[in-house]
Amino acid sequence: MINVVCAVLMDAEGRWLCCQRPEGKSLAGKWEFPGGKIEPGETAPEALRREIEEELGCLVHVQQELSTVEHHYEDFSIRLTPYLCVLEEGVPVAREHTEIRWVAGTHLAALDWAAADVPIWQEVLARG
Ligand SMILES: Nc1nc2c([nH]c(=O)n2[C@@H]2O[C@H](COP(=O)(O)OP(=O)(O)OP(=O)(O)O)[C@@H](O)[C@H]2O)c(=O)[nH]1
Repeated sequence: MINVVCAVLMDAEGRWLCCQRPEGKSLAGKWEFPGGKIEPGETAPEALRREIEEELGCLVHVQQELSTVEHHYEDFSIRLTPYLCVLEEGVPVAREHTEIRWVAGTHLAALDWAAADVPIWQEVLARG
């Protein structure tokens, strides 16, 4: 089981930041919330701030923890904890993803998501 954190980030127009995984990595082409694995010695919010800075070149303030998802893919299992975040400095740019996109809630279901992420955007929508 790997422990992964991801950021749920909203823009001023109420759209959500969605990121497409690059070729050559697991789940290539699938959409995810940005983030990554927690390294030894890091708290979850520390890991998330680091990952977002590395991947998107901006700083986020990590706010509220949402519901953790456990998902078993064919070749690995993941414990994925999402956090609502706000932008603190800079704007997100795709340093590691194929594409990043701000998506309205009504259009989230249309993306080809990594399976573990589906309950996350469903919770976000249910919160209103
Ligand atoms: N960052 C992130 N990873 C996710 C999400 N959903 C999901 O299944 N994952 C999986 O969780 C793992 C997170 O790894 P990562 O982002 O730190 O690392 P990576 O792609 O460099 O690693 P990899 O080489 O193992 O694919 C990946 O296997 C990824 O496919 C998500 O929303 N955000």
